[in-house]
Amino acid sequence: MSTASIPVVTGHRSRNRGRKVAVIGSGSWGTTFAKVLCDAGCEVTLWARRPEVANEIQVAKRNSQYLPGINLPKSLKATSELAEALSGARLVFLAVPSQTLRQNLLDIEPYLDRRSVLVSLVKGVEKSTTMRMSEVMADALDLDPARIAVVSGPNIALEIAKEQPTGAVASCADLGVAQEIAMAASAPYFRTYVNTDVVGTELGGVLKNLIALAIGIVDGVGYGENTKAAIITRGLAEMTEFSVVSGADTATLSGLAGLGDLIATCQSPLSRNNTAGRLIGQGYTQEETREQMQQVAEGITSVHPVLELARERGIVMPIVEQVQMVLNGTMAPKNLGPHLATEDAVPQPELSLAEPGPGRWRRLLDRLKGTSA
Ligand SMILES: NC(=O)c1ccc[n+]([C@@H]2O[C@H](COP(=O)([O-])OP(=O)(O)OC[C@H]3O[C@@H](n4cnc5c(N)ncnc54)[C@H](O)[C@@H]3O)[C@@H](O)[C@H]2O)c1
Ligand SMILES: O=P(O)(O)OC[C@H](O)CO
Repeated sequence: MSTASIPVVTGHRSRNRGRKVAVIGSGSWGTTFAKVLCDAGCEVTLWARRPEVANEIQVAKRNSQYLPGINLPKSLKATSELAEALSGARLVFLAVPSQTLRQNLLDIEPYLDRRSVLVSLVKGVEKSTTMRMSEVMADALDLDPARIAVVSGPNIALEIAKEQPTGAVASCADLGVAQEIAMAASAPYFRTYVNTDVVGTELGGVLKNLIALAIGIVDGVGYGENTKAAIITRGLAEMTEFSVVSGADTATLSGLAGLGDLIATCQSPLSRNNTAGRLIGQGYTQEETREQMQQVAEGITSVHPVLELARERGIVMPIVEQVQMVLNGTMAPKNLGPHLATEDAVPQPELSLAEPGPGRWRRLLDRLKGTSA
């Protein structure tokens, strides 16, 4: 096949010329996302908590702890001073662990421009409050919804740092703001779409981590592709039900931020959630697994708050419940899946995503609102 017909996407750099952005957090995703923004033509300053990390990025254009072997763009600036990172930045991307976000927000508040937009790249929920990151942002800084956004998708950092092509979704209640973010975050190897479904985009990223833990666990046990396919498929149904009852659009969960991210995270040995699950499936305890992991595996922290919300909202999540039992040590990893939790007195319909809309979701929403007969 001739390659002559493949369109080459150009123009990213010129349309972002002079656009100042900040990235807060210089772990694997913050550093990779800063590279995407640089390659899109933005003027990027990356904030690192540790001065030695900021110094290595600024001087050597490397982040050897989180992205070994990756050369970062010459144009990327790095600092450990928040004031310097945030100066003149209209878009502020947040790539810190979910459990530290609230404190990080309070730390950056004095340096934020009144018109700046905060964009969460974080895929977890706050354990103490069960809030999503956009809710934490609104709660901590009392921001207008048009200043709160999310970017999420099948985004394994190391692959993107190697410029392997993928996509993501920028989501904000204000479509114009989502478009501004998507323009800033579109490089030749990274396409960013837009939507206004912040809840769905955010929950896709949170919930796929829980299903990836389940996949890791059964992988560690030694189960094969049938088991994993059943967990991924039923996992997507659990993700969709939870999200829609929480206010998301069904379609978002079938998109890059839902199914797309679920596939990437469940398939990739580079996924930290998948890896953490595999260690647990191999017999390591939760504590031992935490010790072995050098990086954030958000799913482990999200299991409990997500199940708390599910119970409040009347949603049954058999796979996520099994993950919690395995993490707690009350279920053997080999019993995760067999097969998919409940033995019904009467066999149940699969209730796949092919049954959307008024029927199933309407009933769930009515139940949530207490209006069902
Ligand atoms: N790595 C990926 O492929 C990827 C992709 C998409 C989204 N995410 C999400 O991005 C978020 C960050 O993940 P990551 O992969 O960069 O994690 P990481 O483990 O690679 O890095 C975590 C970073 O947070 C910093 N940190 C730790 N405590 C902090 C604190 N109190 N204040 C500020 N910074 C602190 C660490 O120094 C480090 O720079 C997570 O929610 C993750 O789910 C990650
Ligand atoms: O490494 P994980 O499991 O945190 O997943 C990384 C990204 O969220 C994949 O999109």
